Amino acid sequence: MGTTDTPDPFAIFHAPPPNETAGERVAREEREAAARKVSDRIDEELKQEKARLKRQKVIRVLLLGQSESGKSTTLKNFRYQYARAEWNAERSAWRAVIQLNVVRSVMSVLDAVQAQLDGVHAGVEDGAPTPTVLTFSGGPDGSETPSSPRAGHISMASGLGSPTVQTAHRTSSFKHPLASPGPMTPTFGKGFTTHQSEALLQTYTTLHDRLECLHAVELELMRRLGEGGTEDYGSESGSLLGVLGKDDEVQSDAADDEPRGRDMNMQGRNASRSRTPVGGGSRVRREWGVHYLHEALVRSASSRSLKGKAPVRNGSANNGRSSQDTAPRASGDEEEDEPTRILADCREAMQSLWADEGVRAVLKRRKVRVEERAGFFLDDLARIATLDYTPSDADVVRARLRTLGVQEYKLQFNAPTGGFAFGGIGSDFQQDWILYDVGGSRTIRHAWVPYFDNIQAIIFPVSCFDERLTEDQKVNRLEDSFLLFRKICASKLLARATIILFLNKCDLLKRKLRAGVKVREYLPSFGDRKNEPAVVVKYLREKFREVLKENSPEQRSSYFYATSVVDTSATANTITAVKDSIVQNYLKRADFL
Ligand SMILES: Nc1nc2c(ncn2[C@@H]2O[C@H](COP(=O)(O)OP(=O)(O)OP(=O)(O)O)[C@@H](O)[C@H]2O)c(=O)[nH]1
Ligand SMILES: [Mg+2]
Repeated sequence: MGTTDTPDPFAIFHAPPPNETAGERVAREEREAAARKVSDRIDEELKQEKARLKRQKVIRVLLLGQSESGKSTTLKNFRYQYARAEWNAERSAWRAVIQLNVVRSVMSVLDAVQAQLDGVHAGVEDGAPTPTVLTFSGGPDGSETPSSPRAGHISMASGLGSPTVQTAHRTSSFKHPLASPGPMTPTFGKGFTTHQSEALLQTYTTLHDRLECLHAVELELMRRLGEGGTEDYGSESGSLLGVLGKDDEVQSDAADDEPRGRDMNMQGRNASRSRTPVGGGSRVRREWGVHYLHEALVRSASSRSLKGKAPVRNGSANNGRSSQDTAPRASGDEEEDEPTRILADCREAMQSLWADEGVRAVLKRRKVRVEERAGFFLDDLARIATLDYTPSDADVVRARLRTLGVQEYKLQFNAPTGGFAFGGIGSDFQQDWILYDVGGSRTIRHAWVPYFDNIQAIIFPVSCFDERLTEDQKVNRLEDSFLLFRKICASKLLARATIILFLNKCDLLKRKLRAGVKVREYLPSFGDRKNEPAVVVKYLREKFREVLKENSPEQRSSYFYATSVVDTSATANTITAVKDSIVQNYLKRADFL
């Protein structure tokens, strides 16, 4: 059936009146022309307004969560995908961070062996997984909410995690293996025969002497990287309290949303913004006493001689290095970059330590799982401990640099060249995003609140169920995350923000379950469910969903993803989906759709 024969049912409304005179026709056409003009003007105004909104409106996304949950790593995925030029420009500067990560891992191994030698019980060190049990108790409405069996450990009523006295994560001490007042005949204790103990002691003493110089490397790299290079969670100088002052400290309960707190902090925020305009790179607020990440990275690439600290074996500093290692670098900076040279020199010793069966037995015995800790690179020493090492993309993603304060990153999504086009928006679509990456340790959480205003979305990564907070070894990570998540959901300032939860570190979850770790030992309410990754993820998702539902002041969009954000290719689709849903919700709010 041809459609052209069908009369247009609306044509009658546009048809001139029957028996229209010539004068009436002129008048009608004038009226119609005027109406068309008005309509065109309104259309143009709307178009301009839309363009203005598109130009000026910025999507603000906040990455929140506890320390080491994966906020900065999630951000790296965004930058890797959408700011590749900047990513590449920063690449070499990450070398110092990775070197520091390597040194810290080596020291953890040495510390564990030393502790075993000293007869220190396993469990004193971090990483020893005495279960901290997370229980769910019935809420007033019968729902399960997390509660701590150790009342008082987490007092969310007093803040998003009020500053607490922390266990400082010290830099490793290097004492001689036999210097400690240990047993007369050194022994590695039960499970080690005398012969094994002697062999281990021999290895350890040799490697200890050989690797002692790493202490100087650690100090130098920390100096270059600034406060982010420390893992000292106890210092309030890094907690921003010194600048905001105790009186200004933002209370997070009902007071989270109090105008006083907000005004005070918005002043700080605007003041800082005027001095540190967003754009191009990473920014940290200077007035809070922390450095620009970018500056720290650049500084890390600068030189400082560690003369006299380099190990000399058999009378030659080059002994044991390949010709590739000893060849002068094109820039002539080999001499300048002492940490790199020393690490290259220590490569074999570090490899021997990590490969030693006795050392592995001690680590196993003490349940020190270095390979599950932040910034683990000991399997890559052959590649990393070299003079010409340049970090790969995967290295940069996995590098651990603690975030202090709040860092702002600007991303711009263009269509079509920027790789982003949102359905129906058109090819002129351009969107500025500011992502705020915050330090997640408890001492600095109060500094988040000024950023809660006008936030489009929150990405909240959650990490493992069986670990404890670095800054407070008594507190289970999952427990802390639940309480924090509840607090964030309940914040009135964040009531309209889209919540995106990443159940992160699924790779570690899988590895732990494969190794026989039982979820119910940490989470009794998990009960007799199958101890399998998919079941655990589903269970946790339900729990977080309940928290979100019960604590959201308004209905809002939420998304849950199981992630392993160290894997950029596996995370690429998630990042795209997250971005699209954030934009979609933004457009809905801005009435574009
Ligand atoms: N295996 C594994 N490691 C991860 C994953 N996500 C993050 N990590 C590692 O965990 C460590 C901590 O991650 P970050 O992104 O620095 O954590 P953060 O939340 O920014 O921590 P703060 O800056 O202290 O608040 C890093 O060494 C990451 O490489 C993951 O999905 N799997
Ligand atoms: Mg971080």
